[in-house]
Amino acid sequence: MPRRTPRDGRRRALSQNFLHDQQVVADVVATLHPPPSTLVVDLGAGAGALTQAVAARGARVLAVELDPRWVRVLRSRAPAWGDVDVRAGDALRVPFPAEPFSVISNAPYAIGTKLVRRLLTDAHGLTRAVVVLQREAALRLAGGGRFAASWAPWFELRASGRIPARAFRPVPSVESAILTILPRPIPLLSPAAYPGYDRFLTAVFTGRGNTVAQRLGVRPAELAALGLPRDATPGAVDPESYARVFTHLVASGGTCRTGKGSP
Ligand SMILES: C[S@@+](CC[C@H](N)C(=O)[O-])C[C@H]1O[C@@H](n2cnc3c(N)ncnc32)[C@H](O)[C@@H]1O
Repeated sequence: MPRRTPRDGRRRALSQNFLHDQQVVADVVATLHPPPSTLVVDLGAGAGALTQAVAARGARVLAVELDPRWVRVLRSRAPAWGDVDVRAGDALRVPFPAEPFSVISNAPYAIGTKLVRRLLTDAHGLTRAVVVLQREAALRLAGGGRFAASWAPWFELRASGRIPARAFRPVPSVESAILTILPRPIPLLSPAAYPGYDRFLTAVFTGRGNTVAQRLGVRPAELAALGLPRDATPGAVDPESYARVFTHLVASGGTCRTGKGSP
C-alpha cells in the first residue's frame, strides 16, 4: 500500500481535484458566459483552470484561493492571462465586491452547500453563479425539495451537465454537475412575505398526507386552478410554483392550513 505523505494529507483536506479536461472547463465557463470587462470571482481557484479561461474571454477575475502554495502559483501565472487579481482567502469569508459580479467555482465539495448558502444570502451584487458540485448535491439543491422551494421566489437554481470523475486530477470517486444560481430580476415575493412563506413550506413538506392539497388542507380543485396537478406530491412540484400557490392561498387571505401565517 502506498504511504501517505504530508502533501497527500493537505491535498485531501483542501480537496484539490483540479479540472483537467479542457472541454469541461469550456462548458463550465460557457454556462457562466461572462461578458467582457465584467467582474468574475473564482472561489477556490487552485491552479487557475477556470480563472484562465474566464480571463481569456476578456472578463476581469478576482481569484480567491486558501492554499498559500497555489496562491503563489496563481500570482506567478496570472499576469500572462489578462486582468486577474489573486486574493489569499477563504471562499466562505472573503468580502464580496461592492460592484456587480458573477461567481464561478469548483471548490471542495465538503464546503459546497455552505458556499451556495453564502451566495444566496450574502452576495448582494451577484448577477449569476456557476458552481461545480458533487452531482447528487447539485440535483438535491436544485430539485423539488424544500431548499429550492425556499429560495425560488428570489433565485432560480438549475442543475445541469454530468461531469465524469476523469475530468479531474487526481480523479475523485464521484460524478459532478453544475449548479447555476440566477437571481430573479423581479422577485416572486417580497422579503416581508418570507416568514409566512416559510410556514407554508413547513406545511407542504412536513404536513400530514401524501399530496400537497392534503398537506395544505385545500381542495385539489383549488390547486388545479393554479396549474398544479390535483394529486401533486411535494417533491414533484416545480419550486417556483410554490410562490404562486402561496400568494393565492395564503397572502390573499385564503383558508389553507397556514392561513394564520399571512405576511
Ligand atoms: C477542487 S480544487 C479546484 C481548483 C480549480 N478551481 C479547478 O477547477 O481546477 C479546490 C481548490 O479550492 C481550494 N480551497 C479549499 N478550501 C478553500 C476555501 N475555504 N476557500 C478558498 N479556496 C479553498 C483548494 O486549495 C483547491 O485549490
